[in-house]
Amino acid sequence: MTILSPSISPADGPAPALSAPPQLDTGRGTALFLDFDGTLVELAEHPQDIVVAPALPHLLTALSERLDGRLAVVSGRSLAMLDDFLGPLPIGMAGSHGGEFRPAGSSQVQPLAKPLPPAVSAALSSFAQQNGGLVFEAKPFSAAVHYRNHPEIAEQLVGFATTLSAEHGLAIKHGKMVVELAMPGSDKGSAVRHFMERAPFAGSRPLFIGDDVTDEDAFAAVRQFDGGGVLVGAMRATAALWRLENVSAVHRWLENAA
Ligand SMILES: O=P(O)(O)OC[C@H]1O[C@H](O[C@H]2O[C@H](CO)[C@@H](O)[C@H](O)[C@H]2O)[C@H](O)[C@@H](O)[C@@H]1O
Repeated sequence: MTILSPSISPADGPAPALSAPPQLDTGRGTALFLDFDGTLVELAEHPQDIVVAPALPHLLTALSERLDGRLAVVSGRSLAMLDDFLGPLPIGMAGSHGGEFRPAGSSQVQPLAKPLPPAVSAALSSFAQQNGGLVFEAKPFSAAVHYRNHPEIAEQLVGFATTLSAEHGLAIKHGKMVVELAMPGSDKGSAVRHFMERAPFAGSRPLFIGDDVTDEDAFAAVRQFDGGGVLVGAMRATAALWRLENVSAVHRWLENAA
């Protein structure tokens, strides 16, 4: 498979419109990185309410085998949550926006970030409680407040989180109806690079499929390895080279390769 479309080179910048990626060639040194929410599963009102397609765990395992282990899920979720939803799969995973790393076949989670100061988590949690029951999500290396059930509080929440991040020198991540704080230095791009520096990923050409703005770090990272990103969803300014319309299209594309 030719990973980079002949008509688009990484130096060209974002394309005005993106076509679907070519079919995955599992036999020619390709690596595949997959975002979770909005890419492998449809978004839901509450983080716990997502529905994992029954065939998805087997599909990911089979594809990882076809790629000789060069497949990983790279998510903003904690690895514990991913394990709850997918089961303990024998595939590589990075969680908490690059804060946690686990190679395929290992049960040991390797931290790639420093933990958030407890005072920051506590402040976000109190803000969530005091503002109409926003959903607070604690993770090992970050903390998130979801405003999907109260979009009218978004501006206030962003202001609060921005002030906290400045006071503590933190990274702020804006996702889909969610604001997250983490220690600086790790993101989905650093997670991809961590995989790519190690067997069995080293030397391969990576694809990253994701829907969120936080996936842009990974789209940029895969370009450094002569690969490309696949944006899921509506067109926007992006470093991705290709686009798939929605979660169903991602599943069809993966199934064609398995
Ligand atoms: O990197 P991802 O795997 O895409 O994870 C990003 C965040 O996903 C989750 O929140 C998002 O999905 C929820 C369920 O559909 C939705 O309710 C929420 O509004 C979305 O922002 C997850 O809860 C976060 O921890 C992840 O960072």
